[in-house]
Amino acid sequence: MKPVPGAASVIDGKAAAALIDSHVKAGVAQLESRLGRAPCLAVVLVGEDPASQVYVRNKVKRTEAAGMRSIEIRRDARIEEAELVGIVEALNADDAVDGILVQMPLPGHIDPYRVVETIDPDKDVDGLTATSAGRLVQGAPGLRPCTPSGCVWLARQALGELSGKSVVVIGRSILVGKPAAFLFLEQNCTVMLSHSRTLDLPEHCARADIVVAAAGRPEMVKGAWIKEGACVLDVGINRVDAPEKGEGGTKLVGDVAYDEAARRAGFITPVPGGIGPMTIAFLLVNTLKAAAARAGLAQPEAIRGL
Ligand SMILES: NC(=O)C1=CN([C@@H]2O[C@H](COP(=O)(O)OP(=O)(O)OC[C@H]3O[C@@H](n4cnc5c(N)ncnc54)[C@H](OP(=O)(O)O)[C@@H]3O)[C@@H](O)[C@H]2O)C=CC1
Ligand SMILES: Nc1nc(=O)c2c([nH]1)NC[C@@H]1CN(c3ccc(C(=O)N[C@@H](CCC(=O)O)C(=O)O)cc3)C=[N+]21
Repeated sequence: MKPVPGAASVIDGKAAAALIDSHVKAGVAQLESRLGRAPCLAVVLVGEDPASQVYVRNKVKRTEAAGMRSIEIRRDARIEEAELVGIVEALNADDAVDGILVQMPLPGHIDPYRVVETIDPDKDVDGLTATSAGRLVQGAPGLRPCTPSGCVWLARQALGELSGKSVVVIGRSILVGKPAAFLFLEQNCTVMLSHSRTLDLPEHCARADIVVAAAGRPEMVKGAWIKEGACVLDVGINRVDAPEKGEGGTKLVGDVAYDEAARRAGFITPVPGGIGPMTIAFLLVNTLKAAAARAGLAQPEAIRGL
């Protein structure tokens, strides 16, 4: 059974992502002749995590549909750190590669910082390197992390001008929570960045115009925490048991108890079909931006403002 939303408008992340994909496709067409080749995204996937496989498959499909080249490098989870670093170095050195994404998490024996810091910041379409993070904090131009970019974009669609809005971000990871806080700050929001040691999270949420849930805890954010009319952005992707789907059945849920929250929120993103598709859309945007910047060309008209 589909969740039944109450008062909230359900934000259609899939439709928003399709619109952005179409801008990217137009931008690729504008750039390609001057570039002399298609922009290219390389994805490195280590191990067999099933959720990662789905994500990588979707990425490859949409990269190609936008007219870009996609390189997919898969390695066994037992790969040594030095070999993985070598793969990233080879992608750095390949002038025809514009974007490099190393899928997280990496197996425990590999230091993710060492691998990420190997990525050429000009090709860092995930915005994960210290250079990209530093540029974000300084407000300098650079590649911004995709998932938080998707959050800001959908919040602007829902609420319009964000200046002065109060935002609670739940989770402080380098990939999602921290950059989300800085991107909303850049929109002149007042931001509270919370984490597992935060006290009184429900009270903080109750004052928030925007809640970004990125804790990786299934249905942790309860409906009663949400201020009437707030915009709830659910980043969480959690696969949980669904006995109603029969023996061994599973389903995806977010970090928000959707049905409850939808009764109080003004706007809410579903899982799936919310933030997830937007992450890939901004990955394509970043790849196109990186391709133009690396070639010393202006950003294609079609993606200005994205
Ligand atoms: N939709 C999308 O495109 C994407 C979805 N995801 C999903 O988003 C979720 C978060 O991902 P990611 O940021 O990588 O996760 P991490 O596991 O790296 O970080 C989780 C963060 O949540 C905090 N946290 C954990 N439990 C609580 C709690 N009870 N109350 C408050 N904060 C808590 C942790 O706090 P502390 O630091 O104190 O440990 C940590 O900062 C996952 O479900 C992931 O699958 C991730 C990336 C993209
Ligand atoms: N370096 C790195 N960068 C990332 O951005 C990154 C990562 N590592 N590791 C894993 C997480 C997770 N993530 C998702 C992105 C899109 C969907 C997505 O498209 N979800 C769809 C489909 C979900 C489904 O049906 O399986 C949806 O929510 O509708 C999901 C998850 C990016 N991550």
